[in-house]
Amino acid sequence: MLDISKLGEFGLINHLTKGYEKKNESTVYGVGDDCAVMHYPDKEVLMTTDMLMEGVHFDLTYIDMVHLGYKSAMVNISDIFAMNGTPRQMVVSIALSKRFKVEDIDEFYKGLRMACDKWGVDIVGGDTTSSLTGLAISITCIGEAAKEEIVYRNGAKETDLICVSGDLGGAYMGLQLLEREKAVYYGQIEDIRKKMAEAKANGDNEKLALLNRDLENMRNFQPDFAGKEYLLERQLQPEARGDVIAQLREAGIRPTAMMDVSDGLSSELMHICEQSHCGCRVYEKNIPIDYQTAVQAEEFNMNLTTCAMNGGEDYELLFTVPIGDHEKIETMEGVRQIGYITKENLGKFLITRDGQEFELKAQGWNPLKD
Ligand SMILES: Nc1ncnc2c1ncn2[C@@H]1O[C@H](COP(=O)(O)OP(=O)(O)O)[C@@H](O)[C@H]1O
Ligand SMILES: Cc1ncc(C[n+]2csc(CCOP(=O)(O)OP(=O)(O)O)c2C)c(N)n1
Ligand SMILES: [Mg+2]
Repeated sequence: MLDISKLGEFGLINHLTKGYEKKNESTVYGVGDDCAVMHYPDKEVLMTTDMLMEGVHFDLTYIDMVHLGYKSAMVNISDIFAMNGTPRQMVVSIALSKRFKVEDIDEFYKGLRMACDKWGVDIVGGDTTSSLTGLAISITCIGEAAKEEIVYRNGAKETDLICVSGDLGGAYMGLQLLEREKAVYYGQIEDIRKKMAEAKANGDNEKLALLNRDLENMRNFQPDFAGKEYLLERQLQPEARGDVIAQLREAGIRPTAMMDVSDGLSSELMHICEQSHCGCRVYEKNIPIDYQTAVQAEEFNMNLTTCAMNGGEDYELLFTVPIGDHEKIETMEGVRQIGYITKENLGKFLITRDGQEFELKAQGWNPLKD
């Protein structure tokens, strides 16, 4: 394992970026000067940025560096698609604590590159520095769209249909599952340590040796994820839905409002309604949920609809279309109509399977909450 201090800042940057070939014409100049240079002669430029902090957004006990790189890039690329744009460039800033080795950052870049290659994005710069605590990541993604193509959150109109791609709640269930296995792992270690303290106090060296071996064996701890692969994939390897954007374009559908689902459907619906000055009615029975998500919610004794409405990190697209597009949407695979837009004074409601109406609340994930 190679110490980062051996390479130094510029050595590391060079190591990570050498031999890079750009993919986009709009990338004029990438890594190596005071600024990257981009050229967009006749398009609007889209820009989005997100930070990911160790312990707040990710936990390195259950996400590896390749997946972390992939996910960090995908969640930014997702924001460009959410404007109906095409992602083109990315700047990547990282603050590293001492425990990271060059190989760790290589893995992170491997994941980053996989995500960028998938959607034709050039990494054109960034910043590399040290951190006294955990790993901090900040990514900015730049994209383009023709002025008339851009879809904002504020364009939804009364009678528009509300649509969502893929399925919801899976990433959240994946996170619950990872958290549970982490708790099981640390619970077992705690248990062995307690017994070791007892054996020590009793001078029972034979038992102490056996317990020491148990502790060693914990390195081979195998979490129980059989049959739950989809949930882990949703949490650890989210995909930006550029395929849905392409499908909509092909079908000649231009959404009136759109955003991606990062904090949870409920919270995102409220953003669209508030910014569009309208209300909505969303039907519980129409919310797309995968089988594994349903099974896991049952196992954890959690309300399935709550998980789907407030779970977050689905990175699916939530959008509204004119009611005239109903039939076109119906033939689109992987897109569901979940409700419709109403007048603002009618409020924002979820209608349950048994016909009860609940006012929507944004109780999704909030990093600033205690
Ligand atoms: N510190 C900040 N300074 C200025 N604008 C910010 C800041 N943080 C967030 N924003 C802006 O607030 C809006 C909402 O942010 P956010 O909820 O993070 O969006 P998203 O879910 O797409 O990442 C965005 O336009 C974002 O650029
Ligand atoms: C250790 C850990 N804690 C919490 C989460 C859950 N989580 C991380 S990011 C996120 C949603 C989006 O994060 P935010 O910072 O709000 O991004 P933005 O809305 O700005 O895109 C959620 C639900 C997680 N995946 N891992
Ligand atoms: Mg953000």
